Amino acid sequence: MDPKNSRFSTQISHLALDIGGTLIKLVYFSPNGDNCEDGSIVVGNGCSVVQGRLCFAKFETRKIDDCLDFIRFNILQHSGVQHTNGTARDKLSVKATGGGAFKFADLFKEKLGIVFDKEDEMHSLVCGVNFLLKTVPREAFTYLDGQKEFVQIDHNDLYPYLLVNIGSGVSMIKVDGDGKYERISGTSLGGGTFLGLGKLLTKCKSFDELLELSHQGNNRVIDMLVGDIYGGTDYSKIGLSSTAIASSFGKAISDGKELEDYQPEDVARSLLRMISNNIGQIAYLNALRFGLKRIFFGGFFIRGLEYTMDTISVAVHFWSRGEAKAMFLRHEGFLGALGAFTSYKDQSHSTELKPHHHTVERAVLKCSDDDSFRHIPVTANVNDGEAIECSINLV
Ligand SMILES: Nc1ncnc2c1ncn2[C@@H]1O[C@H](COP(=O)(O)OP(=O)(O)O)[C@@H](O)[C@H]1O
Ligand SMILES: CC(C)(COP(=O)(O)O)[C@@H](O)C(=O)NCCC(=O)O
Repeated sequence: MDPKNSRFSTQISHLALDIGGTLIKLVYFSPNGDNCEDGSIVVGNGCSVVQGRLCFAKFETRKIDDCLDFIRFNILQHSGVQHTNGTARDKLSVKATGGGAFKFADLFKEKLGIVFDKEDEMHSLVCGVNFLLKTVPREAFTYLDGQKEFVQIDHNDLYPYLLVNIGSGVSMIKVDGDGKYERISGTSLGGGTFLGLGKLLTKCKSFDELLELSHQGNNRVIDMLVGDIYGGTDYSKIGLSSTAIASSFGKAISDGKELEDYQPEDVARSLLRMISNNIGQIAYLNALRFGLKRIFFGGFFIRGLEYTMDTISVAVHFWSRGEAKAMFLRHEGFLGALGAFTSYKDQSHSTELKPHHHTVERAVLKCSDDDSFRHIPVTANVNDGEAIECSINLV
């Protein structure tokens, strides 16, 4: 079998999806050079090693048609697996995870001729994090007091750790090794709660708008502080400073104001603080339950936002008295999709992901600029993850 011809014919081994409650995440392999001709090396055992990079894109789940168009025009057509009338030559199998892998299976089959090869969501999240921590340098970092510090990962001392994935809801997973994990907790107060309540309370239309608002807000306008209750002083006997939040949104009880009387930016700020703080605290309590010192936070809720990371870090630091550490990931939102992508390697006649070149940090936007991605008829949010240089083995 000529690997160049068979490369993408029956399995789109260069694409994986994670379809969540709010967002669809795509990870796809983009070969270097024009249509792989330059980037591909055929090695002795009949494998071909293709140099390229992993690219990332996301779409709102409610706008799933944009995602279908993106795959149709930028991945299927480009890979030569689709007729010009839009139908696929063969049945195509693609790795997919998240609830939408079940919910939208029929839609993808009908519209794109793609059959989902489903991967478990928790399993994919864990595979994704382990892949990142083991192969991508400067992936994990701490964020405290405005300081971002990359964490050196010791491969021999990685486990156990707690993974807290903040998507629409929140899952907390104790990870003990490759494929060794247990979902120990979760909370329904997650990113979906922030966005849902935020839309209702501020009339914002999008997550980005809500975040932008929250930048300008002051949570103390609405949150009831310890000092508000204690006449401006700390409650030092139990370790609470006067500026600590005693009750999120508590001032609204007695302010005598209606929602319209508050500035939407203050509401957004309080909301962001409340959700982040609560997740940080629940994460700490679960870390304490199992004696875990390292907590990695992922999911698209974080979005690399300093205020969110700082709030979570402070919560973990405060409650653990500095014993536990909150860590964040550069590819935070793509853990499940990356995990699903790496699962191709578990099969014969598929790809083996072999990252070999980790230092290049090209903005993923680049992917749409180069020769191999000339035609982008639909807008995708492709600037949220940095591309990862790698090679894949195609057997
Ligand atoms: N562009 C965006 N649109 C909507 N939500 C976003 C966006 N960016 C970040 N978010 C936040 O991320 C959450 C979804 O995170 P994600 O990890 O993708 O979870 P899910 O798999 O449930 O979709 C949303 O609920 C929201 O809080
Ligand atoms: C059901 C889910 C695993 C789905 O994942 P998501 O799309 O939110 O990333 C997640 O929303 C969750 O863990 N919710 C919290 C449920 C709970 O433990 O109360």
